[in-house]
Amino acid sequence: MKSELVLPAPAKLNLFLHITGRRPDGYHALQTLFQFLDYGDELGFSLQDSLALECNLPELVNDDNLVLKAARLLQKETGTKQGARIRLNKRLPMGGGVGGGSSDAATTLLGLNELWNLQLSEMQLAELGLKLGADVPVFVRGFAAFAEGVGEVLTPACPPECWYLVLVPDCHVNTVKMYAHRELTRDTPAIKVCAALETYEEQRRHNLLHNDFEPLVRRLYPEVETCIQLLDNAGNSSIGQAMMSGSGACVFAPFASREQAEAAQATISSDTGSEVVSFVARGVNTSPLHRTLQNLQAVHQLEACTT
Ligand SMILES: C[C@](O)(CO)[C@H](O)COP(=O)(O)OP(=O)(O)OC[C@H]1O[C@@H](n2ccc(N)nc2=O)[C@H](O)[C@@H]1O
Ligand SMILES: Nc1ncnc2c1ncn2[C@@H]1O[C@H](COP(=O)(O)OP(=O)(O)OP(=O)(O)O)[C@@H](O)[C@H]1O
Repeated sequence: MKSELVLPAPAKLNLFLHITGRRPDGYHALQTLFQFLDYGDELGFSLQDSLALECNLPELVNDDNLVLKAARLLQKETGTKQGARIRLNKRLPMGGGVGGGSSDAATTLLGLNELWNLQLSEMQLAELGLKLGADVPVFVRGFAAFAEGVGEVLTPACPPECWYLVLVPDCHVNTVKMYAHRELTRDTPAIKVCAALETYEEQRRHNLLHNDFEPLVRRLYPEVETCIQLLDNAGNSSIGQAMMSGSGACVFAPFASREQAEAAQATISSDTGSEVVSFVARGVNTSPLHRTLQNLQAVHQLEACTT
């Protein structure tokens, strides 16, 4: 049995998201704060001659899957003839605003870089990642960050690593459609990075953070509006406002402890007859992907020393 490299593909939250303009190429200029969650998909990589994807959701096995796109891009850029069997265990909601597809792509870039011994740097992989999607670079770099540009200009950040209750509204929000929507706010004034990071906690305490997609998505998708209200009503121990992540649909509220987040989750479950899908996860400033890769490297070094 060939050995498999098993790696996490964590979710992200946008702790705030400002759209500050529209570029000539149609993409939008953003200012956003990314933090990872210790919850996400899982991928397994093993060597074989050709490239093949397996997934617990068979409908995701197609040429548009970002995992296959990332693997092909890496083959093309490096000229490697190696293949891989890639196993994707999908747990993150799709069209959820928590970056599932982008995270899968980043984990594929880093995983195959290891498996195929390509020795590309993280910067090179982040540049490749940007060709796959604006959210991919932050997952490749693996540190919580204030992001500008289209989301790829990253300044490391350390927002508090609190616990989040994330609700998954029963709807898919299409990112492309939301960016193209006539009524989207695109003129939020740009802020200075240091000011944004220094005032983040205070702004959160005073419910001053915002996501420019949120008013539009709440209006268009009643499921999202309902979930925000559920969080607002159940989250009196929350340490900040209920907000939406990315272009939706997921909404979240921060808590000081896992117990408090789980208590709010239980209240919502009993109020709604367990109809609303949700999960509790910790916000982390180093990606679980990078922690796993560092641990693997430490094990390899130890093995090299003892043989
Ligand atoms: C909403 C966020 O998740 C916030 O982090 C991201 O901005 C979306 O990132 P993503 O899903 O990786 O987006 P991509 O796959 O690169 O782009 C999908 C489409 O969204 C629009 N798009 C995306 C990012 C951006 N800064 N401006 C845009 O206008 C473009 O129409 C693009 O064709
Ligand atoms: N590996 C993948 N996992 C999930 N979706 C994928 C994947 N590859 C391609 N897709 C396509 O991308 C679309 C958006 O998926 P994704 O889960 O990344 O959305 P999202 O969470 O809204 O992302 P973002 O926060 O970046 O907007 C899906 O509807 C699906 O068609």
